[in-house]
Amino acid sequence: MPEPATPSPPLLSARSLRFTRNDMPVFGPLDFEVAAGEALLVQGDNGAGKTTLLKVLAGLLRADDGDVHLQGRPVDPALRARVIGYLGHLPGQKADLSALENLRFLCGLHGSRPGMSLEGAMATVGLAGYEDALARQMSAGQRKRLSLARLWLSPAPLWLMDEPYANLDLEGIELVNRMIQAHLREGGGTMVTTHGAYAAPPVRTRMLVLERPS
Ligand SMILES: Nc1ncnc2c1ncn2[C@@H]1O[C@H](COP(=O)(O)OP(=O)(O)OP(=O)(O)O)[C@@H](O)[C@H]1O
Repeated sequence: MPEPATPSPPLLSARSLRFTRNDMPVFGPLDFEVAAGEALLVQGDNGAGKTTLLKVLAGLLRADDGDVHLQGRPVDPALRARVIGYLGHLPGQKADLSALENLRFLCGLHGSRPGMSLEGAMATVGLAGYEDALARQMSAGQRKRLSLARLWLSPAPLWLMDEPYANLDLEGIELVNRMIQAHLREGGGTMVTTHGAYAAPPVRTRMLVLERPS
């Protein structure tokens, strides 16, 4: 008889994850997983800790307690860099570089998906023609689209998306949803923070609701 297939581990699993700031609890302890092909919606009121949670997972802040595994292995910086693509609140672009130079710089640092061109990614996010625009001269929504182009180019399977819909027009919101759908179809996963004011991506979702500690 053939051996039953071993299920692959989730892209991310967190156990008893807790973060405090100045002895004040911000979130946790939290237990959650993100499987391939799945979106985890992180919901909560202003100040509930959504951004902080994504920063902890992206390695920008250190948790007080808990374990994080990526693809079944305990997280370390190299694994994190390979598995996680982070779309933060701030655009994370160099203001005096052009849109294309920013993409080239970031792909040089973090790598990119084979066979995908920077210009093609710009067109995908609706920025064709803005290749030479300086980041500081772009609108907030255009800079968000540039960050989305970077994520689209990333080879990382797990996208951490902090307020991906913020600053985007309706077409931009649909763009985010299409990107998430395509990413999940290819076996990726994502965590998406949202206040719930925007439409959730039309994909298989689970919810993680954060509440402000009392
Ligand atoms: N750099 C900081 N220094 C001190 N406190 C901070 C800092 N950043 C966030 N906080 C506090 O941590 C808590 C969680 O903030 P966080 O930004 O994670 O919330 P959020 O759920 O993402 O909120 P929002 O929906 O408003 O974006 C808040 O009480 C906030 O005031």
